[in-house]
Amino acid sequence: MYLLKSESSFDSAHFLHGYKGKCSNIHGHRWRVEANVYADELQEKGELKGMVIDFGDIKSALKDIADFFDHSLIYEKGTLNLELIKLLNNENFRLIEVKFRPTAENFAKHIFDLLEEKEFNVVSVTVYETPSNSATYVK
Ligand SMILES: Nc1nc2c(c(=O)[nH]1)N=C([C@H](O)[C@H](O)COP(=O)(O)OP(=O)(O)OP(=O)(O)O)CN2
Ligand SMILES: [Zn+2]
Repeated sequence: MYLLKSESSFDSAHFLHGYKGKCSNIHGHRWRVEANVYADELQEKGELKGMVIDFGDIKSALKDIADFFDHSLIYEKGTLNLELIKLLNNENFRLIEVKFRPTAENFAKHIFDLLEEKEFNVVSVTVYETPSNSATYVK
């Protein structure tokens, strides 16, 4: 089996609602995302001969995902006061509501699913919250 790895990163804020500790406060991370895609065989002809897929394709798909989250405040649905959301939106702050608690684990699964939707043969996605802490989702 062949594995390709591509990575991208984004800067955004989040908080963990219900967490007993400092992570319940709004704080930021440089989130680093690594995706692995696989193939049993390499492509045999044409422009992509000898490749799993073009690095450029996975790189640009991952960058689109990272750019979507970049410089935003990511919050779990139901954990921010609706009036506050309205006020922050009025100030043109970029808020992104997600249906999951924004942990590294859930981001890894979410990004895995997004890449699968785009028909990449994803084998795993790893999300680093800090240089030393990461979570990996493998199907
Ligand atoms: N299993 C998980 N545990 C934690 C997650 C997570 O996503 N998955 N997330 C957090 C917080 O978001 C927090 O920001 C993590 O920070 P921390 O562990 O404190 O890491 P730091 O490097 O910032 O720690 P310092 O002690 O400030 O250096 C918590 N747990
Ligand atoms: Zn955090």
